[in-house]
This record gives sequence, C-alpha cells and structure tokens, in this order.
Amino acid sequence: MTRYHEAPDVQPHNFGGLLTVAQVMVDFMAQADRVARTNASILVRGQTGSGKELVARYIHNQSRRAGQTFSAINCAALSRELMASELFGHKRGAFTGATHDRTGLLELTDGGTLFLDEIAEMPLDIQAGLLRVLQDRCFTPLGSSEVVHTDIRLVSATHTSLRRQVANGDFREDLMYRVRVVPLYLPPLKARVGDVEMLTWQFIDRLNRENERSVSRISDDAYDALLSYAWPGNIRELNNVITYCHAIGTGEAIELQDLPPELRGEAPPDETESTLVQSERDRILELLQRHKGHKQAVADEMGISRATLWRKMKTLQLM
Ligand SMILES: Nc1ncnc2c1ncn2[C@@H]1O[C@H](COP(=O)(O)OP(=O)(O)OP(=O)(O)O)[C@@H](O)[C@H]1O
Repeated sequence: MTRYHEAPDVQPHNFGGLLTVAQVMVDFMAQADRVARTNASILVRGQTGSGKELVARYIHNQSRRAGQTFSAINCAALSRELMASELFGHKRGAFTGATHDRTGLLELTDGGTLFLDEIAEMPLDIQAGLLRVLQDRCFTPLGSSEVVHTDIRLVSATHTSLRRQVANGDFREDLMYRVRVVPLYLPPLKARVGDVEMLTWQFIDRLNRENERSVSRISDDAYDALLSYAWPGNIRELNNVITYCHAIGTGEAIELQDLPPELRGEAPPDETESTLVQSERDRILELLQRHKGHKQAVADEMGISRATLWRKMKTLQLM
C-alpha cells in the first residue's frame, strides 16, 4: 500500500516574501539585516533561482532608503546599447532610434537602491561609467555633455566569481572592490534544511487557491524524489516542478508519475528532443570556448540576441 504525506504544521519565517525554515537562512537574513542599515555596496553571490533579487529587495526595505525607489536590471539579459541607455539615459539623437530624451535608472533611482543582477556580465565600457557613479556620484547620459549627480546604494548579484572575471580581463579590478564591499553568500536550496518540504506545500497551497484542483497529499515515492533531487535551478525550479505536477495530475494526491522525468531519474521521453537539446548545448559550449566566453560574440554567430542566448544557457543549465 502506498503511503502518503500531508502538509506538516510548520510556520516558516517570512523575510519580505522569502520563506524559510532553515537555520542557515535565518542566519543569512540576520546578516543581510545588519548590512542593510549601512550604505555599503553589497554583492550577493548565489545560484540561479535562489532568491538573490528577493534578498536585494529585502535589504532595500530594511534600509534607510526604504521609502525611495528600488530598481532592478539584469546585465546578462540586455544588449550593451540597451543597458547603457537603461542605466545612463540618453538625449534625443544620441544614436539611431533615439527619438526622445530618456531618463536613466541611475537618475530615477536617486536616493534609492539599484539592483544589478548578473553584474559579472556587464560590458567593460559600462563598468567604467558605473565606477564613476560609485566614486564620484555622477554620470553623463548618452549624447549629453551634462553631468548628472545621483546618490544610489548598490546591491549586485552574481552566480560566478567576480575574481575569476577579473583574472580573465572581463571585469575591472577597481570596480570589483567597490561592488563587493560586503559579500553575502546565499545558500542554495539544497543546503536549506526543511525548505524543499516547506516550499513544496506552500506552492501547493497557492496553486490550490488559484485552480480547480485541490491537492492534499503526496505519495511516498514522489516525496522521496522531491527530497533527493539536487535542485540546480533552486526555488524557481521547485516552483516550476510543483506547478507542473499540479497541472498534469488529477485527484487529491501527487504521484510519482506526475513528476517531470528529470526528477524520476529518467531521460526526457522524446529522444529527438533530447538529442536536439544536447546538440544545442554542445554548440553553445563550443562557441563559448572559441570566443573565450564572450557572449555577445556567441550570440552574434548564432544569429540570436544576447538575451535569448542567456535564456538558452539558463535552460540548458550552462550557468
Ligand atoms: N525563499 C523563497 N520563498 C519563496 N519564494 C522564493 C524564495 N526564493 C525565491 N523565491 C521565488 O523564486 C523565484 C526566483 O527568485 P529570484 O528571482 O529572487 O532569484 P534569483 O537568484 O535572483 O534568480 P536569477 O539569478 O536566476 O535571476 C522568484 O519568483 C521568487 O519570488
């Protein structure tokens, strides 16, 4: 007879939407709390989907800047031109297509907190502009001769080592020291004891309220699979998996066969699809090697945008 698990009666800590029952996370958030009250630049290092943006928002909300603007930008998802104009703003006519003046995030965030996700991916010329903001609290919008003053608190995030990027010549050493005044190491989901279980039930609870189906039990083998999986995509992946099995199954219980193949230790059912995925992965790896990790060059050669390349790399777990 199959055994079933039901939701345990646990009340997680809630740090501005970041839920946890794990002591490592309680300690981590206490540290975030302490540094939030300073004005120091913070670098959050953590795996994809592990909640870096939530941490950045939490730091902002715990800081003296809480009532001011919080802005977020993902350095890996934007082209160089777009990132420059997002951050610094531009004057009309600064480049082809600049039909209006645009105020940059650095100016809009004056007095607030700017979150730069995947900062290691920031192109070198933009790094120079950011360094000036951190050193002299000023910058120049594209196509302008005017110097704009701004007071921002920087929280950045990376999934890789900035030091390695510096060694590769892809990141300015002087900027690294400015952005990682306080490095915080966000534990991966796997290291947060009790969180896979707690979050599974939290996500089920939310899905029950949003959908027709009401799940109240998980079979023992499905539970084992959830608890023993490595969760490389962390909380985002767990949320996706629970959403998937809530949608795919029927009745009150989640069963092993409702879980996606990777959790059941199987290859994806569609062999051609998996071969395609593998060959795309190989191609990207080969191009990354050939272009010494320069994603723009890889994207150009593949005829796709840098943002699409970034998404593909994420899906294929190449970052
Ligand atoms: N502890 C948590 N409790 C509840 N939801 C969480 C938790 N951590 C993350 N999430 C949710 O998981 C998703 C991913 O989180 P977030 O975007 O903060 O991660 P990230 O580390 O910044 O990801 P990436 O580096 O891939 O951009 C978001 O929808 C977020 O709300």
